[in-house]
Amino acid sequence: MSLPLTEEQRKRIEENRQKALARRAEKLLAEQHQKTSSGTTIAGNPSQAKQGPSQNFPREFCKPVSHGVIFKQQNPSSSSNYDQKPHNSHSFHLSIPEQVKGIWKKPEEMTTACPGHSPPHQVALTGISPPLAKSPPEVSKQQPLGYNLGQGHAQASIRSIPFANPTHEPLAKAKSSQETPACSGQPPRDVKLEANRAKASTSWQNTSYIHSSSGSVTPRPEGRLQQTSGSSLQRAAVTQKGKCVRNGDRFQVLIGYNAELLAVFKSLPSKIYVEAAQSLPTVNLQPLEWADGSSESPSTSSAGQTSLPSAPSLAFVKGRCILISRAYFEADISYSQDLIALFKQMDSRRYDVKTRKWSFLLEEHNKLITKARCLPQVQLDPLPTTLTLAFASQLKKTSLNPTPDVPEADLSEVDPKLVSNLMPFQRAGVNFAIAKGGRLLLADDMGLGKTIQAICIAAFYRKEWPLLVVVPSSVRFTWEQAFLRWLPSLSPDCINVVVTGKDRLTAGLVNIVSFDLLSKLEKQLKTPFKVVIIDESHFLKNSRTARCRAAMPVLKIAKRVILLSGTPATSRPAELYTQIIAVKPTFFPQFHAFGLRYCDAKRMPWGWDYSGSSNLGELKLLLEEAVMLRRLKSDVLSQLPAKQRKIVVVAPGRINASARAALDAAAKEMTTKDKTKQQQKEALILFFNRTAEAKIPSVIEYIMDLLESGKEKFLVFAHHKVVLDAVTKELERKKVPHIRIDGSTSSAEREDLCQQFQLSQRHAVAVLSITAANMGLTFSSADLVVFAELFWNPGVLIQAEDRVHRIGQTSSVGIHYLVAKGTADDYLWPLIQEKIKVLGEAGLSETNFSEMTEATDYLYKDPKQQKIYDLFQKSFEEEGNDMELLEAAESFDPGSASGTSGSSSQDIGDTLDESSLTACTQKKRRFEFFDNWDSFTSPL
Ligand SMILES: Nc1ncnc2c1ncn2[C@@H]1O[C@H](COP(=O)(O)OP(=O)(O)OP(=O)(O)O)[C@@H](O)[C@H]1O
Repeated sequence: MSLPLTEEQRKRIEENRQKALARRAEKLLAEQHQKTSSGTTIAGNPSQAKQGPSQNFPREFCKPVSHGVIFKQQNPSSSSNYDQKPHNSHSFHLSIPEQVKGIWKKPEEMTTACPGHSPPHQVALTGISPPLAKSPPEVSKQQPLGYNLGQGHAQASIRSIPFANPTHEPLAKAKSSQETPACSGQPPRDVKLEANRAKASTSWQNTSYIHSSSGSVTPRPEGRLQQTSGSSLQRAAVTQKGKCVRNGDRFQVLIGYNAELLAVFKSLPSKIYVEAAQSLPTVNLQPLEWADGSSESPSTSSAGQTSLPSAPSLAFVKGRCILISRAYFEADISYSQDLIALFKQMDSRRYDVKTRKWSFLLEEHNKLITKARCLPQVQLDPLPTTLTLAFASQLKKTSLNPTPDVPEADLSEVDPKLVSNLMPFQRAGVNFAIAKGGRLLLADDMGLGKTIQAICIAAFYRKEWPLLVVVPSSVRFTWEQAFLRWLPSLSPDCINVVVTGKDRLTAGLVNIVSFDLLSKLEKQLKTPFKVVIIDESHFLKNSRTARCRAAMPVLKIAKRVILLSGTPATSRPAELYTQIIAVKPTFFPQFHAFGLRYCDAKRMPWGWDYSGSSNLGELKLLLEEAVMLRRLKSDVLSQLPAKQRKIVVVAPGRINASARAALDAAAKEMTTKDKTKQQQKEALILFFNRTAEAKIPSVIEYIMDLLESGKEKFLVFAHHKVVLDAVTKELERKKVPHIRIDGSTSSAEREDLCQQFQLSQRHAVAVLSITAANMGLTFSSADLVVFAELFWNPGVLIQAEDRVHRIGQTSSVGIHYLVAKGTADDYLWPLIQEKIKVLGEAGLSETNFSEMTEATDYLYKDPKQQKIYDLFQKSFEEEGNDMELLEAAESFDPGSASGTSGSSSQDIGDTLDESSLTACTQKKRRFEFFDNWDSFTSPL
């Protein structure tokens, strides 16, 4: 057993070994030099490459291998790992700090090469660099030994893997790492030596891979890296050519094996090594080409940058572009030095000190993205395709206009009555729709006249009719009235209101159908409708509903799609998706993409959750640019009347057979000959009462539609107890917060309930008796009043309207009168109209009810109808009759045979005001008040 070597002995042996190596290398160099002088080029010659290396180099370096060798990636901060031996004895360990364009990658992001992945005849180098702050690249200050070392290759490919710098290297320190001798052209002279040093170092990277196969030797005539141009002749003879090519987020150096180059690689950050490599006389390395064809890195070419490499970026950065206005987009990405340098090349760059974000004009979007793709450590996602489609013109040449220019549409073919009545903002809406090819979501606030605009847009495309109008069933007849009102050129026969599942969907030029009936009748749709209006289009927000499933295919085929909704989404962006694709089927073909961007989509154990919201500013911009037009009341208040009245013709189909029979019987009574005046009056009261009963289902349907449409707070006025009860009961059933004030509500309670309603932040409905709550109360937190029933005295109606239209009201107020055909409303409405007209003429009312109903055919051709009207008129104008009628109506009991007894009658109680008058006196007083108003309405 031999004694272990002493330290001194070991040192000597090593020195001798080094000397022998040096001598051998010199010898080789001389031989090689001879060969090159005689005109032989070795580099890149595979046949020669096969011959050489194993004979010419020290064993540990030159053993040819035919497969790749992998060194496992190790923890950069662990020095102990550094000594880990290669898996393959034919390989050698290189320490190559890798810094790709100054950007460092996290260790966990690094890939581990596999033997099988390295193609033969290539060298794959991979390295990890620790934080620069701790370990500036070491570079030998020794002179090069003057020989090349390595196993020759026909071609070698060096693959660099980006590294992490988890400690976020400060700029100064990073720079110091660049101020090494290597930077100034002093690369290491001996690969082995360097490798040994690296081995001993604890501060350098710990992993590198090299794979070699058959080798060729590329000797160099002179060992100094600082070869000057004076040696160009020599250089031409022996220079190895190579180039840098991009490979994903790394770049490769394609070049024949060159030991000096390897030494450079292992000693320098990557960006520097390209420069240092170029200073090697034996190397001609083309730097990486950029997208614009330049070979200069964006990070160094920007103004004020020197050729020195920039400070390293700190990590792989990933981000995306987000639209922030019609003209600008923002780069939402973390810090990267190279990216900042790239940003600075953009002419339109803006930096927001508060948000620390860069933004650019849209016209520079494509340029920025193309260039950013060349930054290996950066992933900057472009704007989604949908946005680039929507803003295509802005991407070409950005206009700073906050809204798109909309040309004036030629409406000469549309009924002049309609066109001349359009308010300026409504005309702008029509222009917008036509500029969008008749496909839009008109999302104007409630009461801004979406109906008139939709009819005008549809009329512009009249040549493409038949027209389909899909609406909530409670407003089918209101739409019919609107068509008749605004398009006098349209014959009433051309309008087909689909009432039952047996009706034809295509019978008219204008076909009006409810959502629910559409889903039943869709099979009838042999020929597609080219023009479609969808009222309250948020009814389509859930793609799983039958309504949506029926409507979407119709909309997909239609050429013009006019969606109307004052509340397109009530709670989350996901609700907008179906409406967006109804207008623009090419936008976000997959909901998931929409969900990821705008619904803050999150993966949950049960699937994806799309109930959130994200990027709402961008979504708004997208909608406004390409899909939606929305004006709020406050935007156009100056163009609006203080009150917007609307007559809602409720569906006759909703009146059931028994209610219809009761109504008809009552009408018959009124017109039967030989009836006393009193009997006629009783018949009239019965008719009035039966009307209330018959309207209940329609009233409830309308209120529920309003709630579904997102109307938040409104008042419902009714007169009969049966109606008030039915509405309240339904609200309770649907758990809608509500208050009720009727004749039985005490004065104190009235105030409390009123306050409760005023302060409520949630949905709330105030169910109010026309006669008990028409004065002394303020409900200005609502801006919508629904009259479930008509009342013969317009003064009472106006008083009731003014519960919302009063001081404190900042908005234009919507008033909806629900009117049922074939009921007492047929007579009451003209009566009210007539009275109001007189009031207006006397300058006592700015109200113009007649405007709303001029399309309603109340010319009673039937003598019976005329008789009833006369009876109504007489009854309500005669002194004292009002009182009698009111009492009779209030005591209506639908259950009783006569309908006039009082079991379920409305209890008027002491609710009129604060006084403690008797019920009778109160009634009298109210009538006095009405009479005062009525005095103005009597014929002058
Ligand atoms: N230019 C106009 N001239 C006369 N009346 C108008 C005009 N624009 C709207 N109106 C009237 O204003 C009322 C409200 O209009 P419309 O019902 O179309 O509003 P909307 O936007 O559809 O409201 P909602 O969202 O509540 O349905 C209607 O009575 C309508 O006739």
